This record gives sequence, structure tokens and C-alpha cells, in this order.
Amino acid sequence: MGAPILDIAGLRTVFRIGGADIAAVEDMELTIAAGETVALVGESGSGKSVTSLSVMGLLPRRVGRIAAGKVMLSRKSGEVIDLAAMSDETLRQIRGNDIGMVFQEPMTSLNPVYTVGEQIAEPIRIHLGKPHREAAADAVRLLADVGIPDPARRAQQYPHELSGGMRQRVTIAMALACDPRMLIADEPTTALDVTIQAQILDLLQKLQRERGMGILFVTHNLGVVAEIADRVVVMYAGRIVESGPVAEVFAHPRHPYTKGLLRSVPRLGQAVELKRAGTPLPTIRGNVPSLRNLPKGCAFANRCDYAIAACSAAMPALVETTPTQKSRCIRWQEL
Ligand SMILES: Nc1ncnc2c1ncn2[C@@H]1O[C@H](COP(=O)(O)OP(=O)(O)OP(=O)(O)O)[C@@H](O)[C@H]1O
Repeated sequence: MGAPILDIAGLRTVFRIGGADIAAVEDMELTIAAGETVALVGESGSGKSVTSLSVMGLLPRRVGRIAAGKVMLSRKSGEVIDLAAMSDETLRQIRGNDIGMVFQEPMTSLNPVYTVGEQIAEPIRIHLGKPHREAAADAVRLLADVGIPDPARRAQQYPHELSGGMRQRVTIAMALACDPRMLIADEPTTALDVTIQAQILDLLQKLQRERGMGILFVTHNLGVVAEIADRVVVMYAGRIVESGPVAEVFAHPRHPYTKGLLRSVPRLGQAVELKRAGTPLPTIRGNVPSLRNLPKGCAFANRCDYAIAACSAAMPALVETTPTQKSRCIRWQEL
């Protein structure tokens, strides 16, 4: 892998709640190289979306802010900048230009009163300064690239005239319009049917092969991670608990939380067998703790079958378990 396109180190993102700063992301580190897909996984509230919003400069104004750390981005120009220290104006120039974004619900990115062709052409005009006609022609080409049949006709249509899967293809075309080196996809297939989901994942992989972009893929779906990602970063209560190559982490999870997540994914046929036997699918007992009063030590200790007194005494460090895998568990060797 070459030099990273995105390099996050020591990121701490806080929300101002009731006069106090509550950290939603703490001590985050992550690198993504060209052509590489890194998945960010974890239960609801673990800090996945806050991490991606921090990178995009889209934290809620006044309430949320980056309190520490660096978010280094290698721009298309080759310039390397720290997104955590950039003005709103610079971040606006970067979003949609150096970083493409795809979200769960396509209608949050699409404007119902403009045709899809106009919407794909807009970033091309704004960021790349291309004239109207040229941008419109590019938009049609992009619709073809994302597998939309009859693209010239589709470009004239409004979002409501397209199916959910087609709309998500349009937002992908918009995200890629300025040929970004980095794509952030936050649960891009969660709202879609399973068959459409598979098509969109295939499409993203094809586009990545063609363009060599780095992808940060936020999801809670481990099946999707197995399908699309090279490396995975598992988050719990705002911190990384495990990271490494997908094949390595899935075969040998070195944190009880990752182990629990993997166990709660039914294998094909297993769900039916369990139902027949009257056995519930294994889940992780308990709930994610509130960020307002996190325990002193490991935040997962109260749900963990491996927990011992030392786990609650101090926050375990994120340590290398192999040259490529890391775990924040003091008992990783016993797993
Ligand atoms: N606008 C906000 N104000 C205050 N707290 C927030 C805000 N947005 C997020 N948080 C807090 O940040 C934490 C992490 O949220 P985040 O959305 O990153 O979780 P997630 O892992 O992406 O979950 P999901 O899968 O549900 O999207 C949550 O505990 C949430 O309470």
C-alpha cells in the first residue's frame, strides 16, 4: 500500500451537553490507502457516524467539535492538509471534490425539485469550474458509469421517478462527479432490499477498482464488511476495541466484543436450525453504556464473559496482537 489518503490519529470528538463536554469519539486512529476499503463497525451509538462526520467537517454546529487529534487528507493536488484544523470554507471546497459522500437515505442528498442530471452536474460546475453543457454531458456519462440504463433520458428525471436502488446509484454518481480520491459511505445499503444491496456493493467495488479511491465504509452489518472491506475497525463506546485485516479479525477475533458480534451473525441455514431447536440466536447481553458515565476501565467489562477485576481498574491500551492486528483487551491472548 502507498502513502495513506486519509490518516486519522488521536481523534477526540466531543458534544457539549448540559454545560459539559461528552466525548463521543476518543483516541481514534485509522489510515486508508488508495484502493483500500476500511470498514468501521459497532453497535448503534458506538461512534461510527461521529467519526465520519468529523472527517467530513459535518458535526452539528456549536454542539459538536473536534477537541484533539489530526485528520490528515491527501488532496487530489497532492497537498496534505489537516481537516481538523480547516475553516468551514475550506471544508466546503473539499466535500464533494476531494471527498465523495454517500449516506443511508438517498433522499437526504437529493433535492426533489431538480433533475438528477442537474444535481450530478452541480459539483462539476462548482468545484471543477466546467461550463454547463460539459458538466451536463459528464453527468450522463456518470449515470452510465453507475449502471443506469438509458442515462440521457434518466438525467432528465426527478428523484421521485426513480426506485430506491436507482436513487442510491445517482448519489454515488454525485459523490464521484469530481473524481475524489476518498469516498465515505455511511450505511449506504442499509435502506435497500438485499438483492439491491448486493448490486450496490458490487458497483462500489467496481468503481473502486477503476478509480483506485480509498473508501471508509460505515456499517453495523458484518456480512457487508466481509464482502467489501480489506480492513475493519471495531468501535465500542467511542473507542477502537479491535482493528486489523478482515480475514484475520474474523478468523481470530482478539476482543470479546468482536467475538460476540461475530457470534450473533447467523450463518446461512443456522438461523433455521436454531429456530427448529427452539434456541435463540446468541446475542451480547446488556446494553452499550451511556457516554455520560463511562466506567473507569474497559467500557465493555460489564457485558463481558472474560472480565476480571483488572479490567475495571484502568482503561486497557490498544495493543498489537500481530504486526497488523490490534486489540484493547488485557486478556486477548486467552481468547
Ligand atoms: N448531535 C448530537 N448531540 C449530542 N450527542 C450526539 C450527537 N450526535 C451523536 N451523539 C452521540 O454520539 C454517540 C455516537 O453516535 P454515532 O451516531 O456516531 O453512533 P453510530 O455508531 O454511528 O450509531 P448508529 O449505527 O446508530 O448510527 C452517541 O452516543 C450519541 O449520543
